[in-house]
Amino acid sequence: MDQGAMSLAQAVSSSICVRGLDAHLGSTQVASQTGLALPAVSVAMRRTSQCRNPFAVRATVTGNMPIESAQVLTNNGLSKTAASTNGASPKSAHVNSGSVDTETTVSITVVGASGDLAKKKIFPALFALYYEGCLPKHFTIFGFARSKMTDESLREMISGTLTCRIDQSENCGEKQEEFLKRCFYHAGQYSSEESFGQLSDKLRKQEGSRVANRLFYLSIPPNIFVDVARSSSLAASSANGWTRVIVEKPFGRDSESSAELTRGLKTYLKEDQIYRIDHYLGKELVENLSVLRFSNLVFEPLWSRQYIRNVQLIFSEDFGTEGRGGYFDNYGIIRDIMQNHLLQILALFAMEPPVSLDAEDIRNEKVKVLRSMRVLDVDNVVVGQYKGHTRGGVKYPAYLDDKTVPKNSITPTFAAAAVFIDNARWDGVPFLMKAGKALHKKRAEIRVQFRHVPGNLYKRSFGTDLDLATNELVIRVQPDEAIYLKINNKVPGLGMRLDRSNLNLHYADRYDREIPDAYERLLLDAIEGERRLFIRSDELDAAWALFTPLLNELEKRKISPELYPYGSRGPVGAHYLAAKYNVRWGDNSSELDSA
Ligand SMILES: NC(=O)C1=CN([C@@H]2O[C@H](COP(=O)(O)OP(=O)(O)OC[C@H]3O[C@@H](n4cnc5c(N)ncnc54)[C@H](OP(=O)(O)O)[C@@H]3O)[C@@H](O)[C@H]2O)C=CC1
Ligand SMILES: O=C1O[C@H](COP(=O)(O)O)[C@@H](O)[C@H](O)[C@H]1O
Repeated sequence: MDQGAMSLAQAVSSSICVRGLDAHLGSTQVASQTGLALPAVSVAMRRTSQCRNPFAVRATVTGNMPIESAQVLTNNGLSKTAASTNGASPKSAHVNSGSVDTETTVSITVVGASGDLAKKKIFPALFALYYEGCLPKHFTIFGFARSKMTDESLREMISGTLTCRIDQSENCGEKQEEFLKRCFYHAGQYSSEESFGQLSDKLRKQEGSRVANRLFYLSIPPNIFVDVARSSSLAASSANGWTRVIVEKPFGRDSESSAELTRGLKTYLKEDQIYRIDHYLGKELVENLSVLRFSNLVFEPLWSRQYIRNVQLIFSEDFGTEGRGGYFDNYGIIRDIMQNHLLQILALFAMEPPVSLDAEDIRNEKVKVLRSMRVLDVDNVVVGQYKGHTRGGVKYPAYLDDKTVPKNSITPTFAAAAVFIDNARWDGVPFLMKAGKALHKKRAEIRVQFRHVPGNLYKRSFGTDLDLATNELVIRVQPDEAIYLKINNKVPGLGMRLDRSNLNLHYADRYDREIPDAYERLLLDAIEGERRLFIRSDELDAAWALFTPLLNELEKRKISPELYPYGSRGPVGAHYLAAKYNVRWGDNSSELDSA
């Protein structure tokens, strides 16, 4: 791929924060990481977006300052000192001159722009970033797909999907108009270099003489990922800036197909150009997991087998595969949710403290967790499939009623698994995962059940069920984000009665800002070259190595899923599985969880 050299200025083509100041770095003289000079930040600052730092101040560059005195921070305080050409490993950059504001541009091409994900998530997220002032000053958005559309019809399609945050709807219509003017469309074939060459010409027209950074978002079915990587890299790579490619899941169906996909992508792209997205990593409360652990004294000392009895990772949706049965049947819930979203959360939850918040340090720790895990065993897994159900006169369909699903499909729409991390911190602690569609509630949460208090003086007040008195930390990822800790408390009064209460950080009460969608965070990260929340290829290999034997076994033995009614709590087998490890699923319990 034709990649031009990258300057620090280009790397920070979108704003990055310099010690809490959101700086537009311009011309200059940064030469290496040590002893290098960063451009000085002038006092001519203006208030800027709240995309990374609510108190950020945008600065103009006017001179030099030593790097030590200009620690560069990106989102959430990650230190970032420089960036490289393509994937922008922040450690290996050199610096050019020129003002970022005026001389660089970012072109974002949504490949598969006519599709569901593009409409539902990607364009709305790009608009939200634009609205918040998080996109660079010069940017262009292109839709690319086979469908015949004009710029106008793309704009019309997108306009129906754009919304403003409830708390920030000022000038919304105006902003939408401005945004739409910067959206264009090119119809072409995914495997055609000619089509991408034509796209490149159109991009160049928008980019002008600026340093042109290009981001391609592959929002297309996986069977054409490599075709698009090939044609876009050969015919539409940036000549003088970075080129990055966001790849949507699924990253294969098993170890072998995943390795093949990786090989295919790496024929045309370097690893640091590939951004494998797992949108759960972009969710606010998943992002907060590390903050909770590593910036509070009270949790980390308890974060081990010594105090934690079990950990539960729960995903449920209150709707079926509606509309996506064709895709889903080829994958099933284990590949759709467990092998990626839940496993990624588990890795973040269980990792050792990383050396720093640098992407590679964090991903090194995550991969260690994955490699310390025991390969999943079919005896520790329960699979289910939803069946039709009538409630209150309403008929809910079975999975097999979906016209895109083969009539005799045994694809699981529900799975529960007990997994183990065989390392010093987690030896013997069951991590229970549960994921299902068409269940009674939509939710995603992490539950940490602590051990019973030894020699508890108040034991008698709890009756025989000690589980009820066990502390539980719940991180509710969605909906209605919250972190709460169940504690035992004395009921006020002269007697000595205990009950359970929640210490509750309920986001809607605590913060008056709408929580950004995961895709906003991830798109911004990809633009900024921040790779922390994207999956590295060794992580992916380790994840598939854990699940592939199980998936093969389920298929080989044609294990029939246990049927559960649409809208129920899922198969009873999940309870037996938990009971085998002396665990009760926390999401079936008390009124405290409806908080
Ligand atoms: N939708 C969702 O909620 C989620 C989707 N994903 C992943 O994101 C990617 C995109 O998803 P989604 O938008 O739902 O996908 P779509 O099925 O809607 O496909 C996107 C576009 O790709 C083109 N396309 C579809 N099928 C083919 C085909 N067989 N050959 C060539 N082109 C085809 C179509 O555009 P045209 O015909 O105009 O070329 C279509 O509009 C997929 O990898 C999916 O797994 C991940 C998480 C959630
Ligand atoms: O990746 C996927 O995620 C969605 C659920 O995402 P959420 O952000 O709405 O919780 C799921 O419906 C889909 O099957 C899966 O492919």
